[in-house]
Amino acid sequence: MSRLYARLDALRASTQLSLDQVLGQGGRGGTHQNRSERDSMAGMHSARLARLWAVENGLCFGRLDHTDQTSHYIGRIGLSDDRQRLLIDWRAPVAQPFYRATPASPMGLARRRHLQTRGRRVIGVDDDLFDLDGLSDDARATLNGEAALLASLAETRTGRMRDIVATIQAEQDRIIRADLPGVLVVQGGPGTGKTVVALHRAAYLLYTHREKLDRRGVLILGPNLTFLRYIEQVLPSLGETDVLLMTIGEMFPGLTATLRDRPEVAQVKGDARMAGVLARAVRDRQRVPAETIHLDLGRITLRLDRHICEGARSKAMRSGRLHNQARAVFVRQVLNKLARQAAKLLGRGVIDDDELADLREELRTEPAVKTALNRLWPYLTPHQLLIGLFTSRERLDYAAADFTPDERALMLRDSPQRGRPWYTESDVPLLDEAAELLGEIDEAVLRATALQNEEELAASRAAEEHERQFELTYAREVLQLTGLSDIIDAERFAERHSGDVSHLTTAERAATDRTWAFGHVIVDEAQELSPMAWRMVMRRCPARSMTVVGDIAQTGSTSGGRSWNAVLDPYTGGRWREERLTVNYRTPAELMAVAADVLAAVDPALEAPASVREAAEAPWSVRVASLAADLPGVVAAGLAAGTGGTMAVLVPESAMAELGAAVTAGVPGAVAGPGATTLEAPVAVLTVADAKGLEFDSVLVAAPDRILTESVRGASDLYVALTRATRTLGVVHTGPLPTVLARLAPRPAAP
Ligand SMILES: Nc1ncnc2c1ncn2[C@@H]1O[C@H](COP(=O)(O)OP(=O)(O)OP(=O)(O)O)[C@@H](O)[C@H]1O
Repeated sequence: MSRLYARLDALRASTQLSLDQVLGQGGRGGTHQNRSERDSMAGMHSARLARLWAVENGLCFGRLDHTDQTSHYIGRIGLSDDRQRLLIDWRAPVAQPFYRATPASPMGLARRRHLQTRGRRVIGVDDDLFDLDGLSDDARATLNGEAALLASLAETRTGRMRDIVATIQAEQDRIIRADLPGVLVVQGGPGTGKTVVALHRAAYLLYTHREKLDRRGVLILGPNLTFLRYIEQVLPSLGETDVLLMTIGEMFPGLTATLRDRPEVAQVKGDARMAGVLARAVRDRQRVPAETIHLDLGRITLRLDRHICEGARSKAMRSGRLHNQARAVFVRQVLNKLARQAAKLLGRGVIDDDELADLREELRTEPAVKTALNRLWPYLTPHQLLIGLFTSRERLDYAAADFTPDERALMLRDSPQRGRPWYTESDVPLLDEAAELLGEIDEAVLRATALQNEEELAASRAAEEHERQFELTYAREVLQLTGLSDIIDAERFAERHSGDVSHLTTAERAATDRTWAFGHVIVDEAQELSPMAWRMVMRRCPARSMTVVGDIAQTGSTSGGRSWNAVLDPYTGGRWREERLTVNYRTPAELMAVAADVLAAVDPALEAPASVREAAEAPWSVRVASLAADLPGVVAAGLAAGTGGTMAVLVPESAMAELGAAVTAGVPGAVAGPGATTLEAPVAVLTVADAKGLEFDSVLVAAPDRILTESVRGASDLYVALTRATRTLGVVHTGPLPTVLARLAPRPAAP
């Protein structure tokens, strides 16, 4: 161990030296190209340094002793010195037996050793011996590194997901190391490690296909910002920092939509038919006037009639260009007709092409002509199209004629108000779709025509700020690593480099580019995505190299998937493969038995995953007179009885405000709703939707009857709620306990 850490220290020192040297040249100016090269060298060295620091804990966690007497140490990164390989990266093919070897198929191993470390010291070893004959069947079936695994699972949760690099199980390893191309679905019940496996797969793919993925990047989509915070430390702890983590609400650059529509509204907006609605909404803005428009130009008056507009419109539509580009065709056609009319009225008779062009350009700048053209075929941004559609009953009636009047009414909204967020998460795929239909508008046109409305200005300001933050973070990191932060101020350092994107990482560039095509996309909680969201995600991954992670039984969103076939076939022609995870590493067996009864109510054909652990305390229920009055007491008692760690109180959406307020008022340190402190708080009150993908040591589920009946996917929601706990589960109810929870015992009396 000491040899490995000595090598790590030496590498850190030499990388630091290289970085210092590069930055030492910083003050001497040089050409733009020199600066750019320097920046990218500095970026490379600092990324490497960050990677070397990230692996300090658990640098080496295993050893493989082969039957041919050779040995390999397995760790977070590969290390070698002049003479030999000291440590094998866990992702290298040589490391594979560490995760896959079984007594039945030892893969050339005599022994696999799991090392438990604290700091730089080994504090325990756990061996799997493979060269013993006559092992019992039970022993053959044991989990890989059982002691190490169970020790890791029993640890108190910190509110942040940790990597599992030392205890990856064989069924998980197969998924992590699956080939890059194609769409791989990872289906598995709660707690089977889908998320953590997907993150390790990202690290593995970056290691194995570094060149390709460094260029195109890897995108990981998660269900909400709290979830992203929950998982954000896993990849850096595996030495990978250049991966983009996002929610659907962030996928349109410049916007972070966190508002959530009511389920029935989200369902309508997520419906695949919305693609047709937006296409019609665009066509609706390509107008033919009902009556002739008279253009008063002073000396003459021109007639812009239906006939001229129809001709110009069909030519523009036939051009095959998108709306904003086809506008040029429409405008030219109309101006040609008007120019000929003008020539006639001015008594110029037949005119040649040059004269026609001159007249056209003159007319183009006439205010009356400009106004008419803008009414008939306006430049449109995605924001304008969507706001224009959702705030107008007439436009909705036309564009969404396929929807029922009730469905259209669900989409109708008030105009945006200054300073108030307007967009919801389900608007983001619609904005993206609109952008695809409209095409870009020239920057110069945008500025000249002052097209941007309030919303858009706010959006572009946000995009600029986003970019500035990247610059600042980068600058701060570099300055901190080099110890130069006292000398150069991060703001100035960032300013010097702004405008030059060569030093930005792939993930940073991809984040601000709506049309970026990723090398690989991982979608977590994929069952929640609506058909419109899938369209957007698929556009970001034309190569269809994807890992789709989820559990159909946990679908809470009414527009979410009911089967992977229905979700993926339209984009893959049925060519996707599925891997299943079957072991639950989170929820103890007694808790899972309760959840399994609820799963049977979702669909009797579904099978709950098998748990690897047992609970110290049986799950219980308690009936109270009033949730608002009594829940804080139950929470406080749970905290007093517990052994630390994290606790969540999961409540129905409709009771969130009331119960959140009650618990935060009655329990010190409690927080309500998703926010920056959710993961660190000793108690968090959350809706089931906000707890998706998260886990806590203790969970209290309040008002299960309301969770069940509040949504058409109520049983799935209750199933999710019951499977969030790693240790204890309590259910607090006022009316009779729902029959699906009959297995719960009454809460034991306090000692
Ligand atoms: N091989 C392993 N070694 C140690 N811990 C593991 C292993 N596999 C999974 N875990 C742990 O089990 C817990 C559940 O994992 P994860 O959140 O990835 O499950 P999931 O399938 O995404 O669950 P859900 O569908 O409920 O969100 C996590 O704490 C994870 O670290």
